[in-house]
Amino acid sequence: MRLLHTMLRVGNLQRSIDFYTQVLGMNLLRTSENPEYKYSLAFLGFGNGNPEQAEIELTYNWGTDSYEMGTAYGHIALGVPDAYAACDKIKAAGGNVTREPGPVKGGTTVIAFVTDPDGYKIELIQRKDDAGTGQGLR
Ligand SMILES: C[C@@H](O)C(=O)SC[C@H](NC(=O)CC[C@H](N)C(=O)O)C(=O)NCC(=O)O
Ligand code: NI
Repeated sequence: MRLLHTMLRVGNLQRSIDFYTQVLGMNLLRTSENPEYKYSLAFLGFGNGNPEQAEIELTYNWGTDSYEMGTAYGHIALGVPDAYAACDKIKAAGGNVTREPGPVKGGTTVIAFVTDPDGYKIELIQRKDDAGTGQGLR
């Protein structure tokens, strides 16, 4: 079995595509439209669509521009070589850093949180082995 993607319902597909590509450095892998059921999809990730790299699936239901976020959703985590530099780049690109980079409570791992245009939380986890991946935030 393989983790393929995580689906998020978004209120404006292009706004979200712009965030995940221009702010987080993901690649837009493919899009599709379903006129019968009135929705559009966009798949993004740091790979080039090869199945080894998990993807994010953005779903836009035509005419629905927002959702009740509720209290159950937590976050999607991204590995970055330098969380401090990543947050500086995200801020420079107009992104919203909601938790500044620093050691996790009671631990040493450096984390940060940003929110996407719909308010979904994205965790940045500083990991040496994500250096030099050549993909996304350096
Ligand atoms: C392409 C594949 O990865 C899918 O996830 S298609 C699943 C399908 N999605 C939709 O119908 C999108 C529109 C729908 N109104 C919605 O918001 O989900 C589906 O079965 N969705 C139901 C679900 O609970 O995900
Ligand atoms: Ni799906």
